[in-house]
Amino acid sequence: MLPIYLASSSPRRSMLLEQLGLPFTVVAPEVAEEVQEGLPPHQLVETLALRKAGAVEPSISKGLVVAADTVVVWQGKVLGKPADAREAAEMLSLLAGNEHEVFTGLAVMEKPSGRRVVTHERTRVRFRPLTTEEIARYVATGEPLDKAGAYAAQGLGAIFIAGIRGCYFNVVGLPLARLAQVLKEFGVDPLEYVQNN
Ligand SMILES: Cc1cn([C@H]2C[C@H](O)[C@@H](COP(=O)(O)OP(=O)(O)OP(=O)(O)O)O2)c(=O)[nH]c1=O
Repeated sequence: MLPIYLASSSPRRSMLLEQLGLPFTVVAPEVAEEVQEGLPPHQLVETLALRKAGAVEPSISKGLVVAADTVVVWQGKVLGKPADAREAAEMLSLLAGNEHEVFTGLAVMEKPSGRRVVTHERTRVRFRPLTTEEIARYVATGEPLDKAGAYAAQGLGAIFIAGIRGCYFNVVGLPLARLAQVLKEFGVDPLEYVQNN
């Protein structure tokens, strides 16, 4: 099987990829996350996922590079990671009592063939109404600060979620079913690997 490289410094993405049971190596991508203004969310996350994969690809000689990028979208407005506690509270007050979308872009690059697949997954998440006090107390935990949209579905942020439509793993940062489909296009099948190893 081709060696797999996860181009990500996110411990969450590593944990998610571990669920597929495949061996992989983590390589942190060095990229600027600035993109052209006004890109639709799916293009934004695909562009950034591709950029992360592209940053790691030159450092390997053979294998598959996997990268992802996640944003939260509320009424067309892209919410990335909050800059500080105040911005985190602002984002959460937008999400409270409403449904939003989470987009994750996924890029897989093969070396040395140069073949690449770029795609994205969208999940809808509905928050229950939140009080100002709940928001302030959640922000004070520090959990929202490095998360797109200022919450972690896999953490304490779970207590705000009234419902999810679509892939849960996509919300946490790596759409596992979609990734497994893409890996199969490159001849890597998690079910087959786990059976034979
Ligand atoms: C909505 C949501 C986001 N997030 C996280 C996933 C991503 O790590 C982060 C969005 O930032 P990203 O820029 O997608 O990723 P990252 O900078 O953490 O890691 P890397 O670029 O090295 O791969 O938000 C959660 O952990 N839980 C959630 O519920």
